[in-house]
Parts: sequence; structure tokens; C-alpha cells
Amino acid sequence: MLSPLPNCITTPSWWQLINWIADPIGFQQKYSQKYGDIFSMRLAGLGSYVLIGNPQAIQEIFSQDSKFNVGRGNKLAEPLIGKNSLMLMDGDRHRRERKLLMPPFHGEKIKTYGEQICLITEQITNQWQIGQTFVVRSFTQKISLEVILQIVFGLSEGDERSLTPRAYCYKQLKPLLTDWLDMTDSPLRSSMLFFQFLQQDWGTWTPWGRMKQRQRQVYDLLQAEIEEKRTKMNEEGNDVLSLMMAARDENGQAMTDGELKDELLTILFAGHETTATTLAWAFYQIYQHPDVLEKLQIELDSLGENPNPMELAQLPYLTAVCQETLRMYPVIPVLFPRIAKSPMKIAGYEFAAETTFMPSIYLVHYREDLYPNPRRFQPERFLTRQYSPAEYLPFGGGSRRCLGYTLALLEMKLVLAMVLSKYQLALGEDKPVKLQRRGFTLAPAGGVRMLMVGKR
Ligand code: HEM
Repeated sequence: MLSPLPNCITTPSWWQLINWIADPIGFQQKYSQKYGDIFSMRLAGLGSYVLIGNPQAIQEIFSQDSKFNVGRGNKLAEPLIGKNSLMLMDGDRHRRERKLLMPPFHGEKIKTYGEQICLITEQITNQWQIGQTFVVRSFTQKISLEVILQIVFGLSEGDERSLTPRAYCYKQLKPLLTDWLDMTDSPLRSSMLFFQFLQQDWGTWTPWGRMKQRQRQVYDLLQAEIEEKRTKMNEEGNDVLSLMMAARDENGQAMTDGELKDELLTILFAGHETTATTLAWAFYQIYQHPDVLEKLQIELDSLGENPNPMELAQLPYLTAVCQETLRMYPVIPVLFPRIAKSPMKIAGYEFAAETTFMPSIYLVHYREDLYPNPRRFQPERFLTRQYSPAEYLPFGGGSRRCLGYTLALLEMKLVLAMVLSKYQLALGEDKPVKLQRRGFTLAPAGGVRMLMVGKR
């Protein structure tokens, strides 16, 4: 017999939704203390979700991937990334699309991006002045946007004197994208993503109208860029867009312009904020722990001057610092919702078809039994213990595992390595930095203020 959903939160569903939007971490802390590592919430207008912080149950979900629909559960993101996004696909279509998109993000290809990431970091940090304070999240956001524009979209400033169509597109896209993403930079402004009644396009005097206007402008620029690239298909093409345009599925079909544009936006949304925010947290933790900073600098110095990016990426302590940052600060606190296609048993409970499960990265990453003193930043734990995919899941798992995790990790390591080996920085403020919702992600409120003390 089917059981009712386990451990249902009893407050009204509209109240649960408001609390989920305002503070998803506080929400999960409160109810996991009350109900344990599996409980159910009801979000008004969105439905019921079973939140799971139990690694065995998550392992059961990962190992039965094909029994869930995931794309359908990501419907909330459709107004931002378009209906042709990988994130909204299921079944064979999802498998085919992932196969098309995967090669530029893995294997040999990824190695070629290292030099470019180092160059971008150098160009942006060269602008720092001694004695200057800056918001570290704005700086990491500049880097990660530049990485996406150059490596994924294949755009760059080019020659200032002769503004080519590509350089024009780059110049227009940069402020437009930043502006667009900043439209959901607080819980209140993010609420339009969750409440359908706020999604009214009544021109530029409504927040949603402004959002849609920016989106149309971005789509027009991307369309122009795709057409321009198509005329030069034989000449260039080390960027992800060129590789996507050249890719063919097993029936010899190329991606349509609509698919290309939606996938570019998906990559932008999935890859830009996430990496920038995680890097900001890494700086925050490293500069709060002088012993961690010292160990990192000794490790980096051991490679001598101008080390190869791939050597940097393999440093064990630097890797552990990135892993620990991703553990403590999951930018997306829960994985994509998994909707059961048919009745199923998870963790001993019988669930009906259409039950939606949300594996919680946050709940797993703060388990005392896996991570003793979970509130303490301790990179060493990753040097002494191995974690299974259901015990450590910053990039999700199974067939939906983050497409860009190799690029994200490479970018994190190289940016940290470049900055820590060249500059002396300090935190600009003593007070603890809190988490704040930014769209679908969680970011440091205020962005982490830092001071440029000098060069090393
Ligand atoms: C620190 C940075 C990042 C974090 C923490 C992160 C995390 C995640 C998580 C948790 C998921 C959901 C997985 C699941 O439900 O099982 C995901 C999916 C995804 N990520 Fe990332 N991500 C990061 C960077 C990136 C980058 C740089 C890109 C691309 C350049 C990217 C592209 C994607 C895509 C396309 C998906 C959807 C995959 C699918 O539906 O098949 N992410 N990411």
C-alpha cells in the first residue's frame, strides 16, 4: 500500500513558499531538526516535494535515473532559458542533447581553456590598485562572464579601432547580461521567478517586462552572432558555440538556431553565477584562515614561476580547498527535482507516481556523521577521506550531473592560484557574511568586501 508523503510540514503552503524563497537554508535546518533527513514540503502554486538529506536514499535515486522525469520539474526556469534548454529535456531527447554538448566541456578540449582563464584573470586583476577595496563577488563575476563570453560564445573585445560585428556583439552583450542577471539579486526581486502572477509583460515599467525586454535583446544579439559565425565556419572555431554548431546527432542533424540560443543561455545561467559565487566564498574562507592561506601559498610557490595551468589544477591542497568551499556553500542548495514516472520505493517508503523528490546538497554536506564539525572550514577532510557520489554532490549526480563541472573546477583553481600567488589581500570587514538568495542561487550578502594590500 502507498504511504502518504513522509513527515509533512504542517504550516500553510503559501507560508512555506515564502520561507523557501527567503531562506532555503534556515528552512531546511529547522525542519531537518524536527523531522530528520527525509521530510515533505508544500509550496503554494508549485506542488509538494520530498526533501532528502539521506545519502542511501539519494544513491537509490541516482541509480534509478531512468525512472524519473527531471526536465518537467525544471519548468520554473523556462521563462529564463527557453523551452529548448537541456535542463528542460527528458528521456532520449535529453540523452541526445547531452551527447552533443558534452565534448567541448570534457577531456582534451578542457585543457586548451587553461591559458585563456589565466590571461583573463591577469587582465582583470591588473586593474587593482594598492589600498583599494573591492567587492570580490563583482570581480569573480567579471572573470566568469568573460570566461563564458570568450570560451563558450567565442566573443572577445578584438581590435578597438575596427569594431567588427563580433566585437560589437561582445560590447553590447556584456552589460546587458550583467544587468539581466542582477535583476534577481535579492529574495524580493527573485520572487518573480516563483510567483506566476508576477510574470506579466506589461512593458518596461514592470520588473518582468524589463526582464523579457533584456531577454529579447540578448536573443537578437545571439542570433546575429550565430549568423556571422555561420559565414566563417571553416575559418575559426575553438569556442563552444562553434563546436556546438559543427556537432551532428546520430541522424546527422545539426542543432537549430533556436536550440543553439537556448543552450547558450542555459550555459550562461548555469555556469556564470554558480562559479562566480563559489569563488567569492573561497576567497572569504581562505582569508579568514591564515593557516589555509599559508599552506596554499607554499604549495603554489613549490611550482616555481609561471607554472603550467594543468600542473596548478592538479595541486592536492588547492583541490581540497575548492572541494571544501563547494561543500560548505552549495550555490544551489538542492538538486533538480526528480519526478517519479511510476510508483516506487525509496528509503523503505512506498511513493505514488508523480511524487517529486528533491535531494538536498545542503542537508548531506552538513551531516555530522560524514563531515565532523560541518560548520568548520577544513580542507584537510578531503585529503584524508574519500566520499561517494551520494555523500558529496556539489555538482549533482546520475545522468543530470552538472555539464560544466570540469570547467568550473578548473576556473576556480586557476583564479585562486593566480590571485594568491601574486597579491596580498585582506578581508575588508570583520563581520560574518550571510547567505542571500540571488535568483535560483545563494550568494554572500554584500558580495564579500576585500582590500588589496600589495603585491607578493
Ligand atoms: C561552481 C560551479 C557550478 C556548480 C556548483 C554547479 C552545480 C550544478 C548542479 C547542482 C546541477 C544539477 C545537477 C543535478 O540535479 O543532478 C547542475 C546542472 C547543470 N550545470 Fe552546473 N554547476 C556549476 C557550473 C557550471 C558551469 C561552468 C556550466 C557550463 C559551462 C554548468 C552547466 C550546467 C548544465 C548545462 C546543467 C544541466 C545538466 C542537465 O540537465 O543534464 N554548470 N550544475
